[in-house]
Amino acid sequence: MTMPEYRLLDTDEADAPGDEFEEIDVEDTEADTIARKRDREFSEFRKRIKNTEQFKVEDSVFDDATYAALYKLVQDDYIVAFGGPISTGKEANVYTALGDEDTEVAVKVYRINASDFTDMRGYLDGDPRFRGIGSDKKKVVLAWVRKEFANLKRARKAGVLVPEPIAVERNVLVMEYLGTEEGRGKRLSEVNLENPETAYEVVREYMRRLHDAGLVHGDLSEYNLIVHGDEIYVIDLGQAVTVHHPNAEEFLDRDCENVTAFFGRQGHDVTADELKEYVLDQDEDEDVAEEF
Ligand SMILES: Nc1ncnc2c1ncn2[C@@H]1O[C@H](COP(=O)(O)OP(=O)(O)OP(=O)(O)O)[C@@H](O)[C@H]1O
Repeated sequence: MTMPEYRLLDTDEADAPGDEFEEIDVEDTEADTIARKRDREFSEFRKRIKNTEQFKVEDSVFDDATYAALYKLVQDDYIVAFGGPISTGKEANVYTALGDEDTEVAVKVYRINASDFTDMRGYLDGDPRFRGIGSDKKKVVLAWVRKEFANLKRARKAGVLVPEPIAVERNVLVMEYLGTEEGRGKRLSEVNLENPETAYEVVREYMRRLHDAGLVHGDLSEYNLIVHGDEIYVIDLGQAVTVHHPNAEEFLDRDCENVTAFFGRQGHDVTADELKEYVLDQDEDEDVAEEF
């Protein structure tokens, strides 16, 4: 596969880093109320969706409140029809769906029960947006989903290409689909990079912009970088923490290690220290090529 031109977004709207993150409401959502009411219409929806091929397999892991969240998203026209699964992971499954105005969307459904709760807590503790969240497992997972939504918004605003967040309902996140009718966009690990130097410049600039906007991805690697159209996109921002998080530097170091190790294997030798220096240097001119 040839690597086409990469383009970076403008950073005009980028916010200064700081503590000014919006408080995220993690109280019960309308979907929980719907789950409790369980009216006839909802029962029919649940029966219908449970019988579709792609959800049959999920029968044991999707709880009623998840069906209620999906139902709410359908009612609100964020989802018009469900497609197939793109990925079935330990903590979440990602599906394609038809969204409003016939656009394809990606629907990420987190599992409340299977999620690695202890791991999630480590990322939420120390994040000013989640002060006082407590230790209720359901609340932690719901906060995680809202965090991913908020992080996607913040990253976009900072000029980092990420899937556009469209809606969040309980443990379900709807976002822009990266891919074509032929399938999901490929991960960097799956493509044959013709020009790793330029791809690296884009990724390091994304890391710097994220950091300038007060975020560290925390799980950045060739598996969470997706080629879509002519661009590279960053995904999976659920675990991204603010720069004030006590482990932010450790996460940044790990991201730098992963990214440089990958590009090293592509024949572009760069060190994690160089990358970190670039990410943290806010005064340096943005010398990344806008087009290449
Ligand atoms: N918006 C999207 N458009 C297209 N594909 C997507 C999108 N979001 C996720 N994917 C696909 O689904 C996979 C899993 O997504 P993601 O990494 O967000 O979930 P995860 O549960 O954290 O996965 P993992 O446990 O593998 O890290 C991605 O590797 C990617 O291939």
